[in-house]
Amino acid sequence: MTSGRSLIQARGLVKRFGDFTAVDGIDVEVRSGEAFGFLGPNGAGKSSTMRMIGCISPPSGGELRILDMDPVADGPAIRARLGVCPQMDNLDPELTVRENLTVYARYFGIPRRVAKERAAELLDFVQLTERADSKVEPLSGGMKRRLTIARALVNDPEIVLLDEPTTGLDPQARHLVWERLFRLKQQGVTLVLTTHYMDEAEQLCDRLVVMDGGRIVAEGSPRELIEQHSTREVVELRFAAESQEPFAGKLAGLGERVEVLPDRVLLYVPDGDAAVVEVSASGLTPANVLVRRSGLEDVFLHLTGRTLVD
Ligand SMILES: Nc1ncnc2c1ncn2[C@@H]1O[C@H](COP(=O)(O)OP(=O)(O)OP(=O)(O)O)[C@@H](O)[C@H]1O
Repeated sequence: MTSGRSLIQARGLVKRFGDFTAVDGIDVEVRSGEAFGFLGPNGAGKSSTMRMIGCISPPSGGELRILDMDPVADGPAIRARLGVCPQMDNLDPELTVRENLTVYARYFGIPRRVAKERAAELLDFVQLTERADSKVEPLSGGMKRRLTIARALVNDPEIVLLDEPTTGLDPQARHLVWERLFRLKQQGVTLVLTTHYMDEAEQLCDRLVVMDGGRIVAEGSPRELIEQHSTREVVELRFAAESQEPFAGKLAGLGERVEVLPDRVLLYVPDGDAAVVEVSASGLTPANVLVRRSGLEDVFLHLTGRTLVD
């Protein structure tokens, strides 16, 4: 859903740290009910942008409006309507799982009885009811992340900010987090997230911006980005040789584009199987061949010449 009212608007937004420009004049609009993503490698400026949206870091330049308010002048009023899930879990290890929610609720002035009910609902939502009276420390990484998400929901926020929600989690824990976030989206909560995982962006985001070096290099839905910046299919070819480079030249005429990675060559084509036949006919003998659909990783590689995760 992308037709909701505009909740966040950034125009020429800048964040500087001394002489260094971490966010270099970005334009972003997030609408009600959508899941909006910032996709980019480490250091792209995603967290710096999220911290400005979360009203904990003032912009160095440009305009930023959140829920029709100014993050510098109206920080507390905006924060009351946001949920924030930071990159590093900062749960209180002295408290139990349940207390991490009820104590946090008090910061928002939520009465004790209401906070208790809300904590019970949220623990159910993130499937931690059985661990309600446990301390935080023995929880797995995935459980801690789910508790942090529950804590971000304590004040029934209109927008939830998630900075790399599944970084460091194993595949099963990631899927559980994705599933809960998807459920939130279905409930109409607006999600704003950062990620350097293309599969996460593809799974969760209705719209996203691709960031690199503090700038936005592309914007759209995952499907639009792939259609605009890549071909339908990709043939991955591994050659048994010290360098893949010499093979790239020979493949160039067989596709729309060729990218060379240290261990393989990527051939961008509309039809992968047809391209594989042409590769064989040209006399090349790769040790390994894989045909797959294009993804956001290919978009990023095309736009920046680099892979997302080093
Ligand atoms: N407080 C700070 N002081 C100085 N430089 C900073 C500060 N915070 C971030 N930076 C720098 O700004 C750049 C962007 O960092 P940022 O954390 O926004 O990137 P990111 O895309 O979120 O990457 P990551 O995934 O590593 O968090 C990096 O080069 C970082 O070193």
